[in-house]
Order: sequence, then C-alpha cells, then structure tokens
Amino acid sequence: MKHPINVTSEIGTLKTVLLKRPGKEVENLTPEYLQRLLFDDIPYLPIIQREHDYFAETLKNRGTEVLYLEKLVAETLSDENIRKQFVDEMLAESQLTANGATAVLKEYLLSFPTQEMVDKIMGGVLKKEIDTKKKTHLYELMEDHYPFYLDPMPNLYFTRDPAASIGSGLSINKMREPARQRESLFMQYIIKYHPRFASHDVPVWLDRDYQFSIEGGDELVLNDEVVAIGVSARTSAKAIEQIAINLFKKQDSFKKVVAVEIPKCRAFMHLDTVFTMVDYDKFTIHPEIQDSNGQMNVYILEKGKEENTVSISHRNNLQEALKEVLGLSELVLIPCGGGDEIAASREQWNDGSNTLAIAPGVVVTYDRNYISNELLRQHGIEVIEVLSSELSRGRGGPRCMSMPIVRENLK
Ligand SMILES: NC(=[NH2+])NCCC[C@H](N)C(=O)O
Repeated sequence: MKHPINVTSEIGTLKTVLLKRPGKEVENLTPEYLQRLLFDDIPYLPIIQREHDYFAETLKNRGTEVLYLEKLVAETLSDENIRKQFVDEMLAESQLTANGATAVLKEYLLSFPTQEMVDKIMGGVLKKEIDTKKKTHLYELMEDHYPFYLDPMPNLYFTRDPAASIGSGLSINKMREPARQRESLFMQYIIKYHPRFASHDVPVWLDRDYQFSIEGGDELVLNDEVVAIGVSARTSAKAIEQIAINLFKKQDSFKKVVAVEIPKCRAFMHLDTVFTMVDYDKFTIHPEIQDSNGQMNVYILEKGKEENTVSISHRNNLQEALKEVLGLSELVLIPCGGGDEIAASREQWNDGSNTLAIAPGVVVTYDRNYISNELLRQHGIEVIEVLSSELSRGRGGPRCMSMPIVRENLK
C-alpha cells in the first residue's frame, strides 16, 4: 500500500484532504468567552455548515478525496482500550473547571457511542448536562458561573493548524493558545492507531510534547527541498530551528527551511494569513508585512557542519530570497486587495491572502474578497470561489480550513 502522507509542495494537485465540519462547538460560543476562544463573532450553525459543505463539495468535484477529522477520530477509537486511554488523556489536558469532575466526566463520556462521544468532546460539555446528582462536597455547593466542564473547541474546522504534512511525515503541533492546545491530540491518536496510518511508520518531524509552539498555518512546503515557516504570534523561532534540524537529519529530501518573520498581531496570526503560494512562481502577499522599503527579515536555515546544528543566513527581501531558494529568475507577489490601503486590510482580515491551491495555478478562495480574486485572475490564476459569510467569522480561510494529506508531486 502507498505511503499515506505525501505533501511535497503547496500547489501539487490535491488528492486527499482533511476537513472538520463545524458542529456544536460553534454554538457553544458566547460573547463572554469569544476572545479567549479566538473568535470575533458567533457563526450561525446551519449556515456555516452549509458553507462548509459547499467547500467540501467544491473539492470533491475537482477529484479530491475528503476525509473528516471527526470520523477519523471515531474510527481510531473503535478499540475500547484506546478509547479509554484517549478519554483519560483528553481529560488530563482539559484543565477541568471543577475539582473532582474527572471521574464523573469520564463515566459520562464513555456512556456514549464512540462518534457521539467524539462530537461531545469536540463540542464541549456543559456542567448542567451532568449536575443531576446530589451535591455533597463544599466545592460542589459553591456558586460557579462558568458553564463548561469541558470547553468547546470551535477552532477545529481550521484543520491546518494542529498538524502539518511535510513530505512523507508531519509535525504534530504544540499549539500556542490554551484554547487550541488539545486539538493536536486528535492527530496524535489518528497517526498512531488509525488503520490508514498506523502500520506505515509515519515520521513525526516535531511532536506535540515539544516545549515551544508551532502551528500549521505557518508551515508552507514550497517544494520537495524547501519549507517556509513563519516566525509569528503562534510559531516560535526555537520550534522552527528544531524542526529544521529534524527534517535535515531524517530521510526525505529537505535542504532548506526559510524562516519568515511577520508582525505578531491578531490579524496576521499565521504566515498563511499574509502569504500563500498559488503557482510555481506566484504568491499572494499582504503588503503590510514588508516595511516601507519593501524589506523584511528572512532567514535561510541549512544543515550545519556539526550534528544537530543549522547554519543560518539573513536576507531582507522576501521576493529575492524566494527566487534564490526556488531557483527562479522571475517571481510575482500578488498583493491582497490590489495594494489599496482599505481594500487590502479589509480583504486580509477576511482571509483574502489565504488561498488553497488545489493544483498549480488553481486556487480556492472566499467569494467576499472580490478585489483580490480579480487580481489573481488577471495574473492567470484560476479562482474557484466558495461561500464565506459565516466561515470567515472564525478568522481563517480556505487554506486554514484544510489539511492536505496527499498531493501529487510536481513534475
Ligand atoms: N492557519 C490559519 N490562518 N488559521 C486561522 C485560525 C483561526 C483561529 N480562530 C485561531 O485564532 O487560531
């Protein structure tokens, strides 16, 4: 059987992708906790699901196999021992909001059929769901207005971030924000126990127990030798250096990691919110990541002379650095919003630069970013638009909502 993971570029024809259909977790958002849960508004569930289904259909119509995270997790947990072990680990990481709740919650969760249990863990567990028994302890009698035992995970539909496919392996990410840290546990179990992956010895370039954060929105596989990684609000320089060391050391063909420093702010949380690859020699860019002279900090990491080291060199122009590492004489950066100040910030905010390439020169984008979309078309890119009123409220676009598992290699 073929190796289950193969991603040697950002643009090779997308064969298999992982999505998560938004569910109850999105309805468990309330204004009070929006910020902490990394949302700016509450999506309307039936519409966000319709939009997400449309996105999935669009990919299927182009021949992509769509896998759903929630289904893979349920399949992974079909063995009773693994199921129990998973629940234990999930509860241990969930910083339960009431002492002594762990045992009750475990019993409660395990009482459901596996798919329902998975949906519940993802959706969140309200205290009122299980607070039926008589209260005997002091802490149980105390008024506590926090509604959840288990917080919902509304960011799960951004499957790009908790893990990232690179070559034949992946990084299973230590995520930066507490609201998202549990998300990568799902992938750890899938890789270890799901029949599609378990028997293949999938290399893990960096694991979720690594101390410093990294997120998939920052990890861009430019080709089979070069990976670009954003140094961002979510991804640390330390994790980038470590994954570079691991990539150069283990198999596969990777020779260079390009660390691209971007401003650390909410609107630009990951590299893919300001920079994505759309063709062999074309990228989207949000102009604001460069200074007034068009410069920014870019570092090229290569295998060092000593074992477990990298050699690092600095560049200050992204376009030139990309030409250098990709061996191109010409390379186009297509500005989000056409470079117009207002349109650029509005469309960047709604993920106008966050394109998902499904083949070289073919991208999926949000319909609302009409200026950026038009500009992409003028550059010869085929743009397939998807619905975006509710999906965009979570601050992520088509690239973040998809985790490629298999892409065709570039010729
Ligand atoms: N790769 C990305 N750009 N992901 C966007 C994730 C958005 C999500 N609300 C978060 O704040 O984490």
